[in-house]
Amino acid sequence: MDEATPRPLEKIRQDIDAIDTQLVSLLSRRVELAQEVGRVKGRDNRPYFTPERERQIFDKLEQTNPGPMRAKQLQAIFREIISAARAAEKPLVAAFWGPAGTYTHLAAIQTFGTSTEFVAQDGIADVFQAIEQGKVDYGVVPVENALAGVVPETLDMFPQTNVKICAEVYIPIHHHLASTAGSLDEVQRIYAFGQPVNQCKGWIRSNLPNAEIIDTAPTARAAQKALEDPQGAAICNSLAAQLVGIPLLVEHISDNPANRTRFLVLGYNEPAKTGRDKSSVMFNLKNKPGELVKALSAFERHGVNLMMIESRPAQRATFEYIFYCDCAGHRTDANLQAALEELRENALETVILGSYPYRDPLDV
Ligand SMILES: O=C(O)C(=O)C[C@]1(C(=O)O)C=C[C@@H](O)C=C1
Repeated sequence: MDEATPRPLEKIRQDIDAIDTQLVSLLSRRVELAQEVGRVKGRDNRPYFTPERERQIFDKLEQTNPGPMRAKQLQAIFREIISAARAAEKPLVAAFWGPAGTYTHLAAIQTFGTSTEFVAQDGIADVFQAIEQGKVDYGVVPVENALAGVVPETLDMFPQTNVKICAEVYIPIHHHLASTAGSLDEVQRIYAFGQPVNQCKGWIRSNLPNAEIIDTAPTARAAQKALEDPQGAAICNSLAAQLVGIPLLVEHISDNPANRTRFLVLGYNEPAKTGRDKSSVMFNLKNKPGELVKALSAFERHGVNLMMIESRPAQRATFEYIFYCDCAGHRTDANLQAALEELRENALETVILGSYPYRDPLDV
């Protein structure tokens, strides 16, 4: 068909209607099939959220997408289709570090889609406890920011609970200035807390050098404060602004627009190997010279790529440390198994926190 001479509107819309009818019947059939999968899972006591299968679906979509729809758009649609299918198998409940509108809330929606029941928790520790006490099926917590580094509250919870990691997700950190003020000249106060202020300090210095900064955490609460103050503004994300009902006065005020945060999805699943996986391990060592080098050389000897290593004080006030590392591969991979076996011989205690599908931090 000649692109310059489109058909009459009515005709095109008839075709769209026919496609929508087919889509609805195909989607219904897809949900029925998921329910059948759900019955198998219920019988065999297998998890309803299977990130390794979802990753396979998303990879296939990318390979078969003929366009003109963009990969991200197709992914967003399928995230919701899978979310609805999963909910039809078994309604799942996921906790996140709240209140509503935090970046962690965004990460939870990004992982589970909106056909999931989300419950906000006051703190990171509460998310771990809600899972351990069986109040929720999964939980989402931040673990590291590309600029600010690790979130110690999250790492410190692993030795205190038996909660495991079953997926990871990266969320771009896009800070906006939300305010009911008509212009920047009217803004006298900024409600925000340490990290967002730090990440926008260049912009604040150039645009609102005289504004008073009122420490308010988290960003969703800052948005609420700004709504109540006609001369106030908040640094927040678009979800918080939308939930609170405050307009964005200036969008994208972060000094580094590529900033992002990595979140962990916690639960008791043990996702199967996908071929592109990551594993998280926690260990502690004897307080003797060379122990850390010995421990880490196990990874090198078996060709396992170490992606992150972090130490945290063991919560005993004895200057002993717990090491956390992320490495490439799945716990069932032969080279990772060999490296972990060797690590176990050297370490006092070694705990695998989970193997889960690897996500490209730059692909958000
Ligand atoms: O294949 C499965 O394991 C399903 O439960 C089906 C399905 C889907 O809708 O495709 C739904 C939820 C899972 O997390 C993965 C996939």
